[in-house]
Amino acid sequence: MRTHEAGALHGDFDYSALRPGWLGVPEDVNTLLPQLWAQNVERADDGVLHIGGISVEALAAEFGTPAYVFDEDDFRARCRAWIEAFEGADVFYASKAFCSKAVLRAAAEEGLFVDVCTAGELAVALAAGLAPARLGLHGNNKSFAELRQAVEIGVGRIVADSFTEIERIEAIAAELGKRPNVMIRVNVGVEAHTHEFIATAHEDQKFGFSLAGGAAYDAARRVIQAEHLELLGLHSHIGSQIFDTAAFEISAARVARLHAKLQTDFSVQIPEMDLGGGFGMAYTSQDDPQPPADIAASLRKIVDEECTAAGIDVPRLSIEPGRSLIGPTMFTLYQVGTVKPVTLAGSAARLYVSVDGGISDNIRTALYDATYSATLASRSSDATPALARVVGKHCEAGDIVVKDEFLPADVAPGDLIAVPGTGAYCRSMGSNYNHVPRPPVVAVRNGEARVILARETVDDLLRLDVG
Ligand SMILES: Cc1ncc(COP(=O)(O)O)c(C=O)c1O
Ligand SMILES: N[C@@H](CCCC[NH3+])C(=O)O
Repeated sequence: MRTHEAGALHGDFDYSALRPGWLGVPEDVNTLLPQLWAQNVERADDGVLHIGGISVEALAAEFGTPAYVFDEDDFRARCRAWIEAFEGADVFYASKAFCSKAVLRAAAEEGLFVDVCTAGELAVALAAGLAPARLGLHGNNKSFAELRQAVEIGVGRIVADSFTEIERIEAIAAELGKRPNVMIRVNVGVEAHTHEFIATAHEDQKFGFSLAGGAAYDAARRVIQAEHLELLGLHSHIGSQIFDTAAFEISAARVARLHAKLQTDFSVQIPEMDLGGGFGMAYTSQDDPQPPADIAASLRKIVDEECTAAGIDVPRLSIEPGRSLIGPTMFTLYQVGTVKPVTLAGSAARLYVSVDGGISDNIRTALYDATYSATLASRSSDATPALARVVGKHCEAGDIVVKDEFLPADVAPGDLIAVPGTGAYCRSMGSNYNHVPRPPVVAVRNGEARVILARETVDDLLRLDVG
């Protein structure tokens, strides 16, 4: 096995410039930080990562790599934690984060509702046996067919995002003789501190009706006055991977004020209010998510205060976490193909560790400059920690899975690498770039592993190539 000289790798390189909080070379790269891993993952005495008692070696041998490995009990526990924290409110699992029958069924079994935003996600929810009344439909451009299906089967709530859509839903409802529950997606104008591409409540973006500009008020009025529509409530969602509770609080206060104004102006009772998702999760040691109970307490307090001040009843709340429920419950298991040292400044070097997946199973690093961590999973090592970059096999320089990480300097072809926190927006945003088939999802529960989403094959891709 080839090793790399520690001196040549480290030099006097300034690691703090790479990742906030990094002061130097860590002493130990074998210990797993609990906040980054699903609850049933541990490094066993033999140095190998295990999940629910099953070694990653065994998983790789049976299911191949790359593979997403899912800790189902951890997911169920997170579902229960959010439900408990938001007791008396409805928790919707945002299926865009990760959508498969087994996961939606597990969420429903734990008492969650599910939100979908396309006919595809709706089809999965229905195939999983979920009752339409326990679903919500989102999206800024739902097709006529999607809206019609939702009204026809009785989806519990349709979140309207434009005046065009309100007209369409009403026409469909009139035609089918139904009275669907409609929510109005309000753009509250909050600049959430997250990546620009995943913030959704500043003025200049595509989602929702502007609160400041009066469109949200007008849209709600249209629904209140529509013969065939029921205004269930207002809805807001300010973005994703947000840690700044002040942003959620400002948003909740603004929505509550509009809610009160509408009730007063039109003498109606608006029963619900949805405060969206977006609660951040830990990808690295620098991320410090708030416990669900604290988030619930601060949001409830704001809504209660606003409603009391306006002299109205507090509506039933709902929230829609996606990432915080599913994100931490999976890790991606890769096999190392090549290791290449590349010189940085001075005497410092970086190991480019190429794995058998990449941008096709995790686009978030390239798309959002997202930060992930990685560990050597098939063994522990006493070798000196080396600055590394975990890269994929795609024809793209930006094909980076983990931009900066310390791995043992003896990491070598054949080793298994695990990247935690890949449950949300990795498989669901996966692609077939370079005709690399998408990896399977292997669920582990009660000491047993089963495939819940099969590995795509090149034959699957060729079947579509009908030219
Ligand atoms: C309307 C809506 N609800 C919920 C979510 C889930 O967000 P997250 O996965 O960040 O909790 C999203 C995605 O950002 C969304 O657009
Ligand atoms: N897909 C994004 C977040 C957007 C979520 C949907 N509105 C991510 O990976 O972080």
